[in-house]
Amino acid sequence: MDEAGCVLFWNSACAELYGIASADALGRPLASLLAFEQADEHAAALAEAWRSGRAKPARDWQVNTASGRRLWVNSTLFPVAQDGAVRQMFCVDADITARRIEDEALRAAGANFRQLYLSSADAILMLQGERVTDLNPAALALFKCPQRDGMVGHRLRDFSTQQPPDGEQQAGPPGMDEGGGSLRYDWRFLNCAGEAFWAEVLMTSISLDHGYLFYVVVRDISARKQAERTLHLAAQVFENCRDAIVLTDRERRIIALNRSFTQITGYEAEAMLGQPLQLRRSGEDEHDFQRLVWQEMDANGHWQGEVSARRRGGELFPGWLSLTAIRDNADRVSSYMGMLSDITDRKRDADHTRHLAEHDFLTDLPNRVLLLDRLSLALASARRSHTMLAILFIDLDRFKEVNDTLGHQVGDQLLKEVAARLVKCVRGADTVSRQGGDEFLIILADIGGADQAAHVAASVLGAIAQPFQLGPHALHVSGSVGISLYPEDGDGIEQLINNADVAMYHAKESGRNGFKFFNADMHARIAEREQLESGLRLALREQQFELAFHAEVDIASGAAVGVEALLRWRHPELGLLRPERFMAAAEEAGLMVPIGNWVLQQACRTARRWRDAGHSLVVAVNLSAAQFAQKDLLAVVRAALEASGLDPASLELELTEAIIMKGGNAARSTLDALHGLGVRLTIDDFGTGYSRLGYLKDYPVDKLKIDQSFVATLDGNTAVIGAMIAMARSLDMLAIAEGVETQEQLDFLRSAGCDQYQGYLADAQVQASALGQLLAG
Ligand SMILES: Nc1nc2c(ncn2[C@@H]2O[C@H](COP(=O)(O)OP(=O)(O)OP(=O)(O)O)[C@@H](O)[C@H]2O)c(=O)[nH]1
Repeated sequence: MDEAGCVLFWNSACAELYGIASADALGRPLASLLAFEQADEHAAALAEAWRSGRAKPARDWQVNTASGRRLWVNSTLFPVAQDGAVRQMFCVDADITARRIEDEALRAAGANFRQLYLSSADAILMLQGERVTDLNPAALALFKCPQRDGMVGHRLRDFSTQQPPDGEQQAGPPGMDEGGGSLRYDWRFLNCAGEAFWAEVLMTSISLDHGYLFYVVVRDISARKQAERTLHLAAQVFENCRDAIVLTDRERRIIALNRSFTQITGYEAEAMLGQPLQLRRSGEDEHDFQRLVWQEMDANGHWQGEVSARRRGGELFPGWLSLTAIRDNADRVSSYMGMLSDITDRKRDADHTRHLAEHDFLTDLPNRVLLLDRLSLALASARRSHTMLAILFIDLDRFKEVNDTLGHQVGDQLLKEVAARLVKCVRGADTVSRQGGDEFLIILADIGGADQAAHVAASVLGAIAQPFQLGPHALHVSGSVGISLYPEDGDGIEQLINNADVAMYHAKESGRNGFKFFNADMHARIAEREQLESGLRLALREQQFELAFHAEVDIASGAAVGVEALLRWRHPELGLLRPERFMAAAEEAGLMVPIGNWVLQQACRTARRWRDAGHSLVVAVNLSAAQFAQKDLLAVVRAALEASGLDPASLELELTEAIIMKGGNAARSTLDALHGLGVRLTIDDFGTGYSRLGYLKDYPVDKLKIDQSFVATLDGNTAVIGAMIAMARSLDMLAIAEGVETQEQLDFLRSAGCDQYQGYLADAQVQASALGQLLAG
């Protein structure tokens, strides 16, 4: 170019580069041929080269050619001087368009990659050697690292959870050699907050100009690991579960089973895979049962219940099956899971527990719980079929005495034997139960009539009356039975049982060893009895009792020698009551001892008062069985004597033979002790009891009181009375006859050698005397 910028020389390379022929270029200003993108700068560079005369270092220019091409050229300006002045400018241009485009592309790619790196959701770290040189925001977030410094310069192993016991860092996550391609592994890291997390690490080695760099992508896989662990656990549970587990496909064919399945049933997986799942329950049709189960499965996706499962040997066993439908992501049933537990033992235990709960431990008979259950069933059936049923309430008579005299164990043994006998008295459909104590209850289902119930009651009594041989003891026992009938005596369970109980009570009252049918009057009598009992308690508290005295007269002299104290109850509404009216109630209410003790004390006090008034009379007091059995009887008698100051010889205690016999061996020593006090002893009601005369002579008895029944029927009994008097004499005892009402009776007694008498005649005789007035109060 010349100084004006016009082209002086244009070689073929220029023609090719710019697409302008040499002829078109020569003589024309370069600026008119090529449009430089930075035209001013280019003009300035040219001007500078002219001015300085020094070559301009090469520089890239972007040029637009006349043909519309856009080129990058690397241009160097060489000023050519002549005679010290620059005459021409030599311009060498090299086409660098391709390289610049490549550079541009590379620059753009770099920027993109950086963008990718910064915004990646994956944590990316750059490592040089072992140390972190750079990391993206996702990595900072993943490692919960607030600042880059927290990680840059550190090693990945510094964030490993695996710490050896001595605190030294163990081999951390695997590293890799430079140029080693890539490496993938899972590792458990510890973030900067001290929390552990699972990550998948992808490490790639990148070769750079100045060395190697590791490009590490870290992805949080805690959720996946958790899922894997859950799966692993599920697999372990499946395999180690004690219950048999079976999986089926949608068509209910077995696709898997666990170890317990094999252990419980004996079937190996190979034999079962592909087999249809079969369900059965004992006592039910297999098809009906399966239909029922799968219907419920379809409706609820779940079924559980008892099934009967089969072992390989063919043995059936009770199992508890829990079936569950398993659904896929689309909520379609994909398979079924069945869990089966062997409940043989549990059922056996449950049966045993149930048996215990429903049976009496001693006799193994149904207890009240089971009885009520059976009775409600029997009643329902009787109502439906309009049939009768009977309830027999059985109570042993005086069972307490067996316990008291022979001990509880013999009592228990007796109850067992009675239970066994009762069972034999009834049909299989009937129920015999023990209610507790010595009470048994029998339900006679579907009886033809009351006579059938009476028949069973009689055979029950007959069975109980047979002697029991319990070890060395031969026992004679009786029972009392009350009967209630459905529908006559009630249509509810409680009512029928209560009425049978009431009837039994009346059987007891009527002398025991018998049976009674319930009737409505019985309730009234029971109510009266209950009233009597509470009245008696009140009578004791409010001193409504008093004594009546009956004279005992010496036959030879005609003189009153003593009196018998007899209890009376001045009832506020019913007037003066004799003991026959209320003694049974007193016995039932357990009031015999306090009432008897009151009589004793009162009699002693009265006798002492009479003695002070000049009448020395022996006062006779009746002792009840309950009093005689009291351990403190002696102390009570002594206290009564001391409190009243009565001479013991003025007190006579009357006991029946039965009371003495019942007292067993202890009776003898009690009598001796009483006798030792100086008190006189009389056998009351003589002739009516056991009359084990052989024993009588060994007892310290002073007097025999001949029962009034003999005197009342004197004609037929003269010989008996004579024998009794003779016996008394031979035993060195006095004889006294009671219930003497006529002179003939008295005359006979006198002729028979009887010592004393009492009764209407005796009372009449003393009535007029001073003593009579005293006795009348
Ligand atoms: N051996 C034994 N005795 C029991 C058992 N349960 C209760 N008893 C006793 O049985 C007796 C029941 O007596 P009751 O029925 O009230 O009276 P009883 O002596 O039979 O007289 P009555 O029924 O009036 O004829 C009580 O003494 C209880 O202590 C038991 O399991 N074994």
